[in-house]
Amino acid sequence: MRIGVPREIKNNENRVAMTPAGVHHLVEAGHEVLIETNAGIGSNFTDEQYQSAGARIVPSAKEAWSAEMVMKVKEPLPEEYPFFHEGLILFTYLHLAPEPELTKALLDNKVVGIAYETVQLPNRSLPLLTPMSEVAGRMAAQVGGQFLEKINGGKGILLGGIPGVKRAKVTIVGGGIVGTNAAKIAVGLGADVTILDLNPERLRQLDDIFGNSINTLISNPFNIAQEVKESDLVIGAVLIPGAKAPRLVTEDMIKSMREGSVIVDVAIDQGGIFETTDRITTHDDPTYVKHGVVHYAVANMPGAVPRTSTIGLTNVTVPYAVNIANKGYVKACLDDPALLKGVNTLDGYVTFKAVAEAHGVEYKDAESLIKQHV
Ligand SMILES: NC(=O)C1=CN([C@@H]2O[C@H](COP(=O)(O)OP(=O)(O)OC[C@H]3O[C@@H](n4cnc5c(N)ncnc54)[C@H](O)[C@@H]3O)[C@@H](O)[C@H]2O)C=CC1
Ligand SMILES: CC(=O)C(=O)O
Repeated sequence: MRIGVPREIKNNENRVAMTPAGVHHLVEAGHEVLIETNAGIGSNFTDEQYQSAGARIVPSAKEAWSAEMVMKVKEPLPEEYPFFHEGLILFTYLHLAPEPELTKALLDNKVVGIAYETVQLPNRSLPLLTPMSEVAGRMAAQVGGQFLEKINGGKGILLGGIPGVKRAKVTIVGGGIVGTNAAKIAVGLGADVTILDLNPERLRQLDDIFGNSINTLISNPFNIAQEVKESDLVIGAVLIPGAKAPRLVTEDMIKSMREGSVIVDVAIDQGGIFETTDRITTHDDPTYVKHGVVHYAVANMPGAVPRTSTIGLTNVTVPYAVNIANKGYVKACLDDPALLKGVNTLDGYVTFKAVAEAHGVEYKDAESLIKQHV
């Protein structure tokens, strides 16, 4: 199979969908890899390194997109929609629930859209989301601390306090991968951390991991309102796979926070959990202030640490890509129920229920559709 890797074009997105090691793996398996020139530069991978690993460097995005399978990091931007064509296998983060135009473009062009974020193992874990959630969770505590600084618009407090001065109160809504990793860093920096989750079993696991260094609370509107009001930093880390994020923190709750408090809405890539994060921000201009509260809503947080993130991401995506390239997407998906769950669009239909519900369009079962291609 011919696999194309275009350069990422989102604001400050310096990750790339393939390392030279990934190219080597695919080429050894008998495939051809086209890398758009300079696609890896932001992650410190040069064209020469890709060439030595067996890739062909192509001068334009158009050529990289002409492949049978395109691997990317972020969801395509409107400038990339004209490259879509019937039967193209697009393997990337898609986050379709909050993206009606992208969904329509994929359906109109009958693209086989396989979303990293909905590939799901039988134990319900999300193997192609996990490493980026680890990065974003760790960053959430860091950037939260940074924007609490007065010079960055915050109330001017240090997460860990000092002897004789209170530490910051950090509330994390959602105790999955992002939430756990945010807690690791926030606890490490000395903050007073509370995690809310809907799942009592998850709260038990968090209690086992962190012991008395965090507080756990069951997530409901009453508890969220009480914690948010008292918090210096609130991190949004909820996910219902494939679906639009629930708006758990209302505008009134935000109004109850003290001036200069900070929210970091990591779940913004699925629409965000704060009623007041009504827009996605960028690494160039990452925050805005609403009701006196600093809002950070960057949808590609790992793009800021591209070397770590590119290697972490491709460690998990490349084995799936090799499988798709070796077997074709039909057999690869039918052989692997985890990969099948990644199929969000096929033959002009939405094949992921939560995405179809988000857009009010017809849902078709991916397995039945794929079997028609056998
Ligand atoms: N902005 C960015 O750059 C990035 C964003 N993300 C996003 O972060 C979000 C979280 O991802 P993960 O931690 O990997 O997901 P996860 O599935 O590991 O964790 C989500 C947690 O939310 C909990 N939850 C569900 N409903 C809840 C509710 N009503 N109240 C409280 N908790 C609830 C679940 O029980 C689960 O523990 C996702 O939207 C993901 O796409 C991930 C990486 C980068
Ligand atoms: C998960 C995601 O959207 C990201 O890593 O940018």
